[in-house]
This record gives sequence, structure tokens and C-alpha cells, in this order.
Amino acid sequence: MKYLVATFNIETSADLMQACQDLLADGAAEAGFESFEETETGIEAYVQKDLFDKEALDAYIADFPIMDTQITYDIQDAEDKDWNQEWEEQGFDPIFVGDQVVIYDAKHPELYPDTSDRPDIIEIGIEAKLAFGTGNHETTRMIIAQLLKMPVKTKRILDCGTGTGILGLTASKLGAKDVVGYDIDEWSVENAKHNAVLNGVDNMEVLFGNSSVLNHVSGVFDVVMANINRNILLEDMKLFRSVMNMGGTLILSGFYEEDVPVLLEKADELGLHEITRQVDNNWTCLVLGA
Ligand SMILES: C[S@@+](CC[C@H](N)C(=O)[O-])C[C@H]1O[C@@H](n2cnc3c(N)ncnc32)[C@H](O)[C@@H]1O
Repeated sequence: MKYLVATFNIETSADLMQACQDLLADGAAEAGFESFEETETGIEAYVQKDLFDKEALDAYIADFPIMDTQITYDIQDAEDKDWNQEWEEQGFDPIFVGDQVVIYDAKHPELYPDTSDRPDIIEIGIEAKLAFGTGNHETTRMIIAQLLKMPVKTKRILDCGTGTGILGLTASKLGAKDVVGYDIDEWSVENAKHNAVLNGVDNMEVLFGNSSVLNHVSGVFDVVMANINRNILLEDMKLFRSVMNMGGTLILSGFYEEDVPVLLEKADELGLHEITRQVDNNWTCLVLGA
């Protein structure tokens, strides 16, 4: 897989730098970028060559939400290495969500968790490859934590932006009747399907595409989960709402605490109300009820 690396330079005042870095990362993510790293003068990020949407990136920069900010970037081929292999070789340590769920690297037996004293714990093996979702990120863990508080047994669950499939797999292991996941990244779709097989989950369907796939999914869902980013959530909340059943729940994450008001405003327009929220390291998870 060929990657490009971009070095973004942001000219702004010192007190706005962090906000600019965060916003730029959001915008770049929509143009296909991943693996963001803050530098002293901006950010550095990687993008798969065939996923790079230059037009979207340039449009975002041209219309950057913080005034009087100059953003330039330099982009070149990333060192040609097998990212996939490097990621897999590193492995990741088991990640516990409370004492009910543990996510472990299925490729690395030496990193398997010792759960002998917790016979009831739900174990989820993930081969992450390049997809997002090992439980290492606050947003993933918060959604799982919220899911654990809900009646999931026999419910229908939708996992938007499924990544490795981790949220859908957890729902399935909690006894969901069936799960539908989707992702705009083909690699993630393959990875989520693979992880479903790995975990013996046979009631999770994984679709390729954005929220428009929901127009072709029949029936409604009891729980809709989406860990994407503020702008996509704002765009897609109406569709999410349209596939929720009466009394259904929407769990959102992938945004910062300062984004809550605008998301709640949208929720209100759609007849959704806040049930609870969780914040971890400024990342936020909102649980909304119909
Ligand atoms: C932050 S990751 C979340 C992965 C996983 N659900 C988790 O919670 O760890 C966001 C995922 O959404 C996908 N994505 C980004 N924009 C999307 C869109 N418009 N529609 C569907 N998926 C999208 C990305 O490819 C990525 O896999």
C-alpha cells in the first residue's frame, strides 16, 4: 500500500495553534488522512495514495474555520515500507473496558490477557491491520462503556464507521440479535469481516460505503453507534435518526467537549435528547434518546 506524508504548516497566534491543529486534523481526516502527529508549527499526517482527496483538502484549507490563519502543506511519498507488516509486528497490549470486556491482539499469543480469574469477561480478539479500533482510543472505550450499560441482548445494532468492527463485535458478544456495520474504507470493511470470523461472530453484516448504505438496509435499529468525527456526525445524524426505532438510542463519539453544543442543537432538531455524556481527555461520548 502506497502512502503519502504531508507536513502542514500553520501560521497563527500561539493561543490558537492547538485549536487550528485539531480542526486541521478533522478536515484532513475527511480528505483521507490518518496517523496525525502534532509538530511545533502544525501537524504531520499520512494518507493512502489512492484515498487522498486533494480537492477536499484544498477546499477545507481555503475555507478554514479560524480567521487569519495561513495553512500550507508539503506532500511527498512516504518511505516505502510495509506499514501493514510493521503494525502487525508491534502488536498491542490487552485493553480492558471496566471488568467486563477485554480487547486483545489476536495475532500475538504472547500478548493474550490472562483472564483465568474473570470467567465472565467478554474477550474480543482484533487483528487491527490498518483499521481503527483496538480500544486504545478513548472514543472507542467510551462507546463500549456506554453499550455495557444498555440492554443489548436481542436488540438490533448499527455500527457506523465500523473500522476493525470492534463496537459491532462487542454488541454481538453482548447478545445482540443482529448487527450491521459500514465503513467508507474498503480495507476496514475487509478487516471487520475478518475480525467477525475470528471471533465466531456470524450475525454481523459489514457494508462498504458512507451513510447512504442505510437507504438500502431494511428495518430499524435499537442502538445506533457512530465514532467518526464532528462534521460527519452532523451531516449524518438525520439519517441515523431515520433508522432508529421508537425509544432507540444513538451513541456518538469522535469529537471534543466543545463540539457538544452544536451536536445537541442538531439532536434537538431531530427530536433526540441527551441521556448522558462521558468525557475522557477532552474526547466526548454523547448518548441520545429518541
Ligand atoms: C474513529 S474510527 C472508529 C472505528 C471504530 N468504530 C471504533 O470505534 O474504534 C472512524 C471510522 O469511520 C470511518 N469513516 C470515516 N468517515 C466515514 C463516513 N463518512 N462514513 C462511514 N465511515 C466513515 C473511517 O474509515 C474509520 O474506520
